[in-house]
Amino acid sequence: KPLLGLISPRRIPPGPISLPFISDLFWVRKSFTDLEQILRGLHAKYGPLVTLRHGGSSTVYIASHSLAHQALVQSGAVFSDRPPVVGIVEKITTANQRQINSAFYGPTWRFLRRNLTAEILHPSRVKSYSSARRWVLEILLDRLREDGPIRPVGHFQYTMFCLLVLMCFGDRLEEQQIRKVEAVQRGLLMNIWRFEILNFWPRLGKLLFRQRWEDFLRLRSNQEEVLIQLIKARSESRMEKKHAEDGVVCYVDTLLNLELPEEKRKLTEDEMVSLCSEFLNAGTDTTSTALQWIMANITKYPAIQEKLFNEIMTVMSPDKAVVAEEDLQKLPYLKAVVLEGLRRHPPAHFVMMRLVAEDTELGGYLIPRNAKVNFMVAAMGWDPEVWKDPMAFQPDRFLSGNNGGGGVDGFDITGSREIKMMPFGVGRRMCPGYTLALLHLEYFVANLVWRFEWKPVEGDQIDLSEKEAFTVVMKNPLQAILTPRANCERE
Ligand code: HEM
Repeated sequence: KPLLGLISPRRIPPGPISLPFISDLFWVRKSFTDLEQILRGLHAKYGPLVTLRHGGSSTVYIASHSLAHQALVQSGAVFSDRPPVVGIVEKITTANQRQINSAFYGPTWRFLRRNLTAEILHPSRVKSYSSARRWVLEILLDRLREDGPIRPVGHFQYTMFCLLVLMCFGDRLEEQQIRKVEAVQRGLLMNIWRFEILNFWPRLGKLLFRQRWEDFLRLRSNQEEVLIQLIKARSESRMEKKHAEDGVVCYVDTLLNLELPEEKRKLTEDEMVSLCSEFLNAGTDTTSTALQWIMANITKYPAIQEKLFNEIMTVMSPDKAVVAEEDLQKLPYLKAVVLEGLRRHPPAHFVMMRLVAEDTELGGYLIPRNAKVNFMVAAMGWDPEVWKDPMAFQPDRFLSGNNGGGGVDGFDITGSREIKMMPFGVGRRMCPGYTLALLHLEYFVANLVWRFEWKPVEGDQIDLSEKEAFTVVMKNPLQAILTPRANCERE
């Protein structure tokens, strides 16, 4: 807290000189990858806190683990708000930012987040989706049974999507219906960069880029049409009590029950579309991206694959065709492989923008009220001060406690004691889906290695370069030869 303005810092974190409008123009055509590279240079020059103007406003970027802990954990309430959204994001999140990720830090955010965590992500509810996971695993294994080189990423995306659609809408939809939902979701997601310009100067952008604004409105209206149909179908089947047949509560069921406490009203269809869309996007692309990175490393490094396979063998018996969820607890090396994948290749290289609630001190600087703040997620996982040989893929670092990992069971991915890496963010706005994501990754990686031997296509070194899409993906998607394992021949 500032003390009579005498000992409180007056200086905001340093950064390059920037001029409104001119600097904004410079950033219009720059991607997050460019931003990350520029920030790397700025942090080397100015230290762990850097102020940079882009996207029409200034943001403080934090690269230090201990300052991130100080901000997100020790001063959690001050660093948990989100900035107001404009342009297309405003339309996507509906009036008053009614998505969990963009909601202002306050009662509505708390209420919506609690609904998700208590109703859908609670361990007992997650367990109730285990037959759904088994079902999509079979779909995935089926699709991977192909001769010759295979590019698995599309299959990863599709199966992860099926799983989230099921958790969202309940019924096992036909492939055609799932494809329809996937098309409207991806239509928006894949064009998000094209529409980004509409967020820079929302009013001017609508006039100057009229066609893009219209394209955006068309995609959003397609999305509403498809998702509202599914929400209505679920609502009607609830009334007829048809859903009791499968006995599984889905996200839409919980949304239909909700009543916003402050406004004392039910959610509108529009708001439900936004929340369902958030649920599908948040859980699909992030997880399938991480899965692809992990499988790429497993394919590239046969010794890691063999060690993992041998570990899985210890929990398998002749009567088991797949690695069961209960067995995942007994596989520390599997956990280490997944954690190493998230450290080395976090799907998100930044967290979602935070807004500071009051003037505060951090690292000797003033972070003023309403300043935007973000954190260098990837850089923290690659910091040689914390991780030995950080660019190498070495799952053992999580087992031995050497190389920065600290032991797989004791490793605290929530960062509440200490931050070493933060692929899911940290603090009050940390990803609420992190345990579900870890379960999905462990389950699919274990079964993919148990059922197939993964080998690179001859002459292919497996390129681990990155490219920015909705998440940070493989620039050259993984291609591999999959040979069914002899242990699975009875199938
Ligand atoms: C590997 C998979 C995943 C990764 C890497 C990931 C990463 C992240 C990150 C970095 C954030 C921002 C946190 C912050 O601002 O500090 C976030 C937020 C969020 N994630 Fe995830 N996520 C994953 C999976 C999931 C899943 C499976 C769900 C739900 C089904 C989910 C739902 C959300 C939601 C609702 C938020 C917004 C939280 C809030 O603002 O309160 N995520 N995630």
